[in-house]
Amino acid sequence: MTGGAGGRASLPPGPYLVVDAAVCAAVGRRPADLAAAAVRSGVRTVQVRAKHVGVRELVDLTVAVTDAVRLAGPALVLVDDRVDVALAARARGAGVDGVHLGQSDLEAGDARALLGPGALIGVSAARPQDVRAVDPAVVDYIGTGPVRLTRTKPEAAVAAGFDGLGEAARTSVLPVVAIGGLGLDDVPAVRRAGARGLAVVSAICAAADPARAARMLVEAWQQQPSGMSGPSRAGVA
Ligand SMILES: Cc1ncc(COP(=O)(O)OP(=O)(O)O)c(N)n1
Ligand SMILES: Cc1nc(C(=O)O)sc1CCOP(=O)(O)O
Ligand SMILES: [Mg+2]
Repeated sequence: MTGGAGGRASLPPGPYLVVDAAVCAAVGRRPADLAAAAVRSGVRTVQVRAKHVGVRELVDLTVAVTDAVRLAGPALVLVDDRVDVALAARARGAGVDGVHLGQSDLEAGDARALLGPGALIGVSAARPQDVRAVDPAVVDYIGTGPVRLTRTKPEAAVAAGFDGLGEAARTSVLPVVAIGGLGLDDVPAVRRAGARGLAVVSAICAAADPARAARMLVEAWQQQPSGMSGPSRAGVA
């Protein structure tokens, strides 16, 4: 899935699944099955996140999720943190689309050089100075969180809230994805804040019925008009 300027991938609007290996394991689900179910329900971006596995296992997991997503429907697959894992999965034939980089991961420019011009690259930024520091010539979107404190990432200890999310969206010339403690009821506020996407782990991975949870998020997003005007709203569906 491409379509951004100059052949760059562009971030699909709407719900964004971060398929977290630890959360999936806790509820006895395979990340690849879960990702495929979410894509069949209309989710168009999937990120593979596994903080407590070795690099070889992470490559295997990334290949499995990517292959399952490719069969399920049109969606982008990103890897959390690891450009080397994205490249290794690609070398095995998996169509990994890009990476999501944290503030202490590889610099976005280096990731772009390694992954190429067509890759989708997201970076985490919540504070206005971090948002402004992101280079829009290199990066495709910003992930802002935690909007709420969340047990999925307890080390993220300062909540941005919806005010912080809105400020990030107004500051950024890039699309912003909201993350952290979010679920179905938050779709209106996330859209009002001007975000292009709503990223969730628990709301899909730990739901009683993940396919239904994903479908409800997608439908709620489509029913809700987007909010505000500002630099990052260009192209928001
Ligand atoms: C869409 C999205 N936004 C933010 C994050 C957080 O990424 P990072 O800062 O790398 O933290 P970890 O997820 O690695 O703990 C994300 N993963 N996705
Ligand atoms: C992976 C991640 N990053 C965050 C950030 O704030 O950067 S919060 C988070 C976890 C999101 O999980 P849940 O939807 O279960 O709250
Ligand atoms: Mg990360």
